[in-house]
Amino acid sequence: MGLLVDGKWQDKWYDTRSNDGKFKRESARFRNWIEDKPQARFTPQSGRYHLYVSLACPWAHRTLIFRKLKQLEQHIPVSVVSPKMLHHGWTFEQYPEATGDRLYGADFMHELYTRVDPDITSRVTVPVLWDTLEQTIVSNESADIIRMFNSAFNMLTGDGQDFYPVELRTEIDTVNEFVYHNINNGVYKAGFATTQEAYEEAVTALFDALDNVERRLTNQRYLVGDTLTEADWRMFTTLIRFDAVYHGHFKCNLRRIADYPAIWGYVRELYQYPGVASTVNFDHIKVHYYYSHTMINPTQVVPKGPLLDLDAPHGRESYV
Ligand SMILES: N[C@@H](CCC(=O)N[C@@H](CS)C(=O)NCC(=O)O)C(=O)O
Repeated sequence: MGLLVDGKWQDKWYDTRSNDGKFKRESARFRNWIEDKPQARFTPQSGRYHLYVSLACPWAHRTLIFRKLKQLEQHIPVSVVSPKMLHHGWTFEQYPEATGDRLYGADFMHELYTRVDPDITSRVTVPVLWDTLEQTIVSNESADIIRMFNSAFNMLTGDGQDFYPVELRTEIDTVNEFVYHNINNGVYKAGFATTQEAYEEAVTALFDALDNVERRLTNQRYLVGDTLTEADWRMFTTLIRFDAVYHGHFKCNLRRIADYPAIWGYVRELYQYPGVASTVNFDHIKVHYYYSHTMINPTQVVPKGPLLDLDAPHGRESYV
């Protein structure tokens, strides 16, 4: 784990000391947009873009789900990093289901960032949506990438499914905000906290939010009524990891997701949604967290469990 400072890789962990033991996520550095407009800098073209992901990362996982659901696989190839992220950050070292850097054969993800700017100062995160034409990063913000995948390539793919419909945007944005702070980032705030107070504050907010979501999903099928939207996919990638890594490794252990009847059925429904199970890789997920965060788990031993039956009937059809 580390970051680039003036183009040089520095191996250091997140600084929580200057922030009362609290983990603070930095904003993404590249926020360009692919638009289906003739004068746009980045236009939707088959084969022009390349997606860099980790199968372990919940933010990257969102982009893989949208790439799958929006029929973009043949248009946007993908490179998968190794789940083991130690002194060099994300690497392309060999590992089952990792692909190496399929564009440049780089050893380290940070080489992509210095290719954009040799003097860059930045964290080196995944996902990265890369433009092969300008050889630059279009975006390293998953929330933006899934919006682009949702609509910018529709003319190319003929896929008009819309996970961010105009009439639901205000409600989706409100739910996203709540889920982001308390759940998506909430698990990290609990797991990376370095004081008791910071941990307890995060874990309390997290489980209050999960209780709230449980009530919501007891009364309706999805987060925003009866329509499956991006809000659901954004929350899903955190929930699918929860019992396997956040419950143990990040000490988010007041309850398991499997203890919430509505949420657990909902997670199984989304997991069973056509194409989605193939984007979930529990080996990468568990190895990444337990092996890479050595200040949390110095032995790097990866637990065998939990045993989860994600293929069990979810029973959520009755909500329609
Ligand atoms: N805002 C980004 C966050 C991405 C992110 O933090 N990814 C993690 C992996 S789960 C990462 O690459 N961390 C490396 C680091 O922070 O140095 C997004 O949603 O795309």
